[in-house]
Amino acid sequence: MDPNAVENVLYLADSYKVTHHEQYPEGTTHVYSYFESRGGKFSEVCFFGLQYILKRWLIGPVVNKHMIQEAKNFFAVHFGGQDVFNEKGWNHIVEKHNGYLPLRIMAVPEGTCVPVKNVLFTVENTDPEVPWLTNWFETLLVQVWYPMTVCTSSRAQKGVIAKYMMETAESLDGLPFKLHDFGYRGATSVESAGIGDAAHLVNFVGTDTIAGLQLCRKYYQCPMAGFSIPAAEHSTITTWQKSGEAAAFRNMLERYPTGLVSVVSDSYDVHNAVSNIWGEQLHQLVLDRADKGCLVIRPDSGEPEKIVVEVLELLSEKFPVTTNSKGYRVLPPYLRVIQGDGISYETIGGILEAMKSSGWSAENIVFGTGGALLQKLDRDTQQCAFKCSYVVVNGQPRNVFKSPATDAAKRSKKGRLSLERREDGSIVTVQEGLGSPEKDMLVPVYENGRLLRDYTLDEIRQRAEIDIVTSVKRK
Ligand SMILES: O=C1OCCC/C1=C\Nc1ccccc1
Repeated sequence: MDPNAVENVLYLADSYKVTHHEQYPEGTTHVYSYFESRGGKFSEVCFFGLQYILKRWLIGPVVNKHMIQEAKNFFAVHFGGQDVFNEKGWNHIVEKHNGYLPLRIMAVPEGTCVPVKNVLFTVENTDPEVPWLTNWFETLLVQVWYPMTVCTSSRAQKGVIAKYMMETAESLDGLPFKLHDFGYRGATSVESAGIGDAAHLVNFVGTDTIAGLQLCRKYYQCPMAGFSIPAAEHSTITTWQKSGEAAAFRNMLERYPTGLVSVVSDSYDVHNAVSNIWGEQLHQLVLDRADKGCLVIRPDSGEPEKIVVEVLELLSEKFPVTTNSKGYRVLPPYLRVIQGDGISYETIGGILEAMKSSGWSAENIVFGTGGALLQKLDRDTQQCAFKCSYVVVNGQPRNVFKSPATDAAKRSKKGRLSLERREDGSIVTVQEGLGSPEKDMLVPVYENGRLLRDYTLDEIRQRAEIDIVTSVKRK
């Protein structure tokens, strides 16, 4: 392991944590902390992404003497010449544990949906010599806020789409493809795009964010977690010039004679493109693909609620629309619309409602979402926090907590925690070690450098499935 690499766990903590080993009470041997969402935008969270963090950073011998020496010199400079670095403590981990971290992590299985204000995972040191180790890893482990929040938001959008499909579509069949990740470019890095997309792929199978596919393959045993189709972008239309827009569209149909193909159609005038190019000039070409493909028209501007209905209405003037068993209008199977502009949890319902009130089924549309899915969120969206709730000092256990006079919402839980499902199915956190281990939903996922559970994306998808789908499937 390259001692200078950022892979060095000694560089994965906030600087102040380098000094914390000197700040616990004398005689402290055991620090036990937990992670929760205290609340926020969604009232329940879909837990996902801890396994990636564990496998990426914490499995096996993650620290050695070289790294310690390198870090010692680094921190001496970083702290202005003061010697605050815990060389002895880290050497102990190398000497006694061969660089395997003496920690235990108990977590709710990935994909489980838990109401906020509940413990989601706990961390504790397994070697009394290194109690400071528990909270060293707060920094890294709390980054689970991101995949968890993306997964939660994506799942909430699945619930909205499913609701409208139940009301206006023949079935829920196309649901897994209804929200497509367009967010790669709007993410802060290739790594974060991959993490966020993986979180989205817990709920859907449509994505253009290739980094997420690689992450799912490497960390969640899923060889191909998502799918896409041939699609135009503005450059592959505008390079034909305005006079050549029809030729550009024709090229798309000829290059991809079968299967789904998406063509962005708002380069100049989407109303003209739909009525005069797709509806007239290329009308026969569109029909010729009827039994072997589907043209997906992509508007990419205008008010989403309005433009979607306008495009559908214009198409109904040129192509045969039917009415499904729910009484809603459906384009012929070789025509669909994809709306990838302005899509978020806040807007998707309004678009589907506008379609419904104009008599259009949700079957007609697929959504693309980018920045809103992968980027328009932060650790506060679900108020994610990591707090110590239990400690042992000179052999005496202590339940600890914070209860700020200036913010009751930041009060933390006390003692050892367990997550229990009551008879009525509700989930609660039992505090102060009063829970019963056999009922605890938290399971050991990591101990002393070894991963104890290796969840596959498939099982996580099943665990995260929304109720509407499971109830329909059960019938
Ligand atoms: O139109 C489409 O149909 C479905 C396949 C993807 C697709 C567009 N992708 C995309 C990616 C990143 C930014 C914008 C669009």
